Amino acid sequence: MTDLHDSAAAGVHTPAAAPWSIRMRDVNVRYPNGVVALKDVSLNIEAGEMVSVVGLSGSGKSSLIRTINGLVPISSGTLEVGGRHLETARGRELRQLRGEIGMIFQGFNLARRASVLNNVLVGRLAHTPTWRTLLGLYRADDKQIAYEALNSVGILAKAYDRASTLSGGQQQRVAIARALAQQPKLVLADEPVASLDPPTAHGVMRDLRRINQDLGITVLTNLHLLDLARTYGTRLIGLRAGEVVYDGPAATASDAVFETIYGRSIQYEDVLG
Ligand SMILES: Nc1ncnc2c1ncn2[C@@H]1O[C@H](COP(=O)(O)OP(=O)(O)OP(=O)(O)O)[C@@H](O)[C@H]1O
Repeated sequence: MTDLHDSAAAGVHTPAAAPWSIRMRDVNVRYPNGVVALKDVSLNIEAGEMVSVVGLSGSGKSSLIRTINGLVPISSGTLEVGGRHLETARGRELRQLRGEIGMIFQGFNLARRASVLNNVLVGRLAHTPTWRTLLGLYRADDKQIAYEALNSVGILAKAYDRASTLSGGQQQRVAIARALAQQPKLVLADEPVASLDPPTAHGVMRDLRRINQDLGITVLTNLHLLDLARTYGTRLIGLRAGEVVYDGPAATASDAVFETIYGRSIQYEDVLG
């Protein structure tokens, strides 16, 4: 196999044709139990941005991500993702939309007993006819895309290993490869490094940054650690009790900005190091 790190023509290495923007206007999200997770959130995230969303536990970060991919309905306001209105999207339209959004979770969400390759091929499902999926017949092209995705995060050699035998950092890379195999227009990462040690966490964040910089894909990452948010985001959005309390450049956000977002002084555990 050729070195796909340098291959511009290969499937997952081709810049996203038209990365997606996100437009939220006065969005409120209220869960059935009455908890208001997002309050009057208005945000314009442009195609190709690398956004860190920061806030304490319970501030609404996961709700924001689950709202953007249509898992949580908005209670009021308007939400456009990739030009599609989510407040009216249903069924098939919603599934198609999710097929274009790569999701990365803290807990990796892999099929642990399946091979690494089969986990990555899941990223091709939205592009695969149902009958092929049911028969486990992936096209050669799909396999090629999966191999390329694994190569681009440096774990191609693990393709035939069972996912459960990999380290946490390697499993998160499998999840990133699965997202890449979708050839996504948008990647949403929910606390992707919260269960990883510091060097591994930086490695995974560098992979996400590369997806953004090399492929131009819009990336939105929920983080609770201020140094990661500053280092890897170009834009910082601070959430506190469901409200946007900061929206500006990440690199120059002062400690005072983070104290506003957290609603308290900075503590040891707010920094990965
Ligand atoms: N499915 C749900 N039903 C009811 N309330 C929910 C639900 N999911 C989240 N919440 C509540 O909504 C608020 C925001 O939670 P959310 O998980 O979005 O915050 P977060 O910043 O991602 O925190 P964490 O990192 O702890 O998940 C919290 O008060 C939480 O208890």
